[in-house]
Amino acid sequence: MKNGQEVRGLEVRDLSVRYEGAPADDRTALALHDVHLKIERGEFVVAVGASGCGKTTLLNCIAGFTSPSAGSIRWNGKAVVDASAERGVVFQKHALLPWLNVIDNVALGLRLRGVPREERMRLAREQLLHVGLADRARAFPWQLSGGMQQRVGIARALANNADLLLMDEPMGALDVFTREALQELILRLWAHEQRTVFFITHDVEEALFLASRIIVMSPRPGRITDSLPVDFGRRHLAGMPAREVKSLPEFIAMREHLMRAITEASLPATA
Ligand SMILES: Nc1ncnc2c1ncn2[C@@H]1O[C@H](COP(=O)(O)OP(=O)(O)OP(=O)(O)O)[C@@H](O)[C@H]1O
Repeated sequence: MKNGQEVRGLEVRDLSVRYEGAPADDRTALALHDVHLKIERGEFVVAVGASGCGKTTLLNCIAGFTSPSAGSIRWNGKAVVDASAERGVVFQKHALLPWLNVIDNVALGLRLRGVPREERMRLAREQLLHVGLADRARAFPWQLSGGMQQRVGIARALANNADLLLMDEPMGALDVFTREALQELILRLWAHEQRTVFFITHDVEEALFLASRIIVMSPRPGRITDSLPVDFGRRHLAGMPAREVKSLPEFIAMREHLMRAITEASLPATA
């Protein structure tokens, strides 16, 4: 509580990360340097930037997997010190347990938290329905396509009641058609479930389609160089077909602007 009011959302302050072995006197060796980021509840923030600019490091700090060298992270006013079910991670590769069937994978976090079987099965079934996999509840991960496996990973984070979904290139390994279908699903889930999302992608079009705000990051040292509100996803949610949204002149202009911003931000500084 701050001034009697609950602080909602994510607050990253003065965050720096220097990995072990990086020279202590070299600012450019910082994976993250002085990063400030506020994410209001209900935002869909997408991070883009050249390889090595610290996107995954930032996500891992928010997840509680990596300890910062300096600075602080708070979720709903509470300091982030380790991993927690309220900040659910969806990995690039689904990370499902191969010996558990789909519904048991979705319910795993609930089981670990001691939720009774009937209740966890109910919650897991509800989320499988949301991701369109209710009829595959008894299948094993190896019997599913890559896109279905990713949907199980998303259902698992949702079933865990993660308020904040952290997604590190969750569609990176999928073909373009599966990817586009999953983008639409993620947008609908975000709108329906009213969760907060921090999402990493290398695909600028994907960022523009999904985000309510895009942050651009740049390397050496890793930092945030730009923050742009966008609303293309909302237009899709309001009924415009995805391909039509992605063909809008302002979408294309924004895509080119972002491509340039990322390229410029990743160029080595000249003396
Ligand atoms: N465990 C680690 N130990 C040492 N250095 C690391 C470690 N993890 C990342 N780094 C370094 O930190 C910097 C940021 O890496 P990070 O993976 O966060 O970037 P990224 O933007 O996610 O990259 P990519 O887009 O290629 O996934 C890079 O210079 C990387 O080499």
